[in-house]
Amino acid sequence: MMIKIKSSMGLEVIGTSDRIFEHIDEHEIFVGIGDNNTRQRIYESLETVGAHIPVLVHPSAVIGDQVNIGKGTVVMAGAVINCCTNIGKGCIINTGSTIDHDNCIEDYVHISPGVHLAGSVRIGHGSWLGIGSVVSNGVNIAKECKVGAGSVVIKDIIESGVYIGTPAKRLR
Ligand SMILES: CC(=O)SCCNC(=O)CCNC(=O)[C@H](O)C(C)(C)COP(=O)(O)OP(=O)(O)OC[C@H]1O[C@@H](n2cnc3c(N)ncnc32)[C@H](O)[C@@H]1OP(=O)(O)O
Repeated sequence: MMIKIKSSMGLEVIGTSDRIFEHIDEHEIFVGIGDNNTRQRIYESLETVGAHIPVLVHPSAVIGDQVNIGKGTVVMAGAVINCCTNIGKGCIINTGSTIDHDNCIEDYVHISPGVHLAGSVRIGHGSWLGIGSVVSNGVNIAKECKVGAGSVVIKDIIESGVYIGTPAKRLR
């Protein structure tokens, strides 16, 4: 049985996601889905039909000079992004994370709460950094990686996979 939700957090629910395309001329549309692959799939279908996709930045986030942020990316409360960093589209920069200078965060990455990235870090397309993980300066992480909660990455990760621990090692 399908339960019809009429409102959420004080906002009227106007339909399900499969009816989203009916609304692209009336509203900006933001994809608030945590799973990187699902977020990418829906984002791309919206992009194809010319939907207006905003960037969302919480007022308490601190964004430095010469920072570029792609459409469909959300920067949550207390996040700090330092100068000369590029962030792709459809990313989640989650609560209280810090991304230092000259980083390159590719599309559809999720930086979980409390992650710290040092200077000149590169995070590949679709990767997910678990809560409280740390990446040392100058380190590159390949596309579609998962880095476990609390892990510390001190060397480049060149193959997609799941990495855990301090220092981070490949789980699978
Ligand atoms: C607002 C939000 O909620 S944002 C989302 C925040 N959530 C997160 O950050 C979660 C991050 N996810 C993790 O850390 C997960 O444990 C993953 C993705 C790394 C691995 O998950 P799974 O594949 O399900 O691994 P699983 O739980 O089976 O563990 C496999 C082994 O790795 C170990 N392990 C798993 N995660 C970690 C970790 N973060 N650090 C150290 N060891 C770990 C387990 O203890 C287990 O070891 P064992 O075989 O010796 O018992």
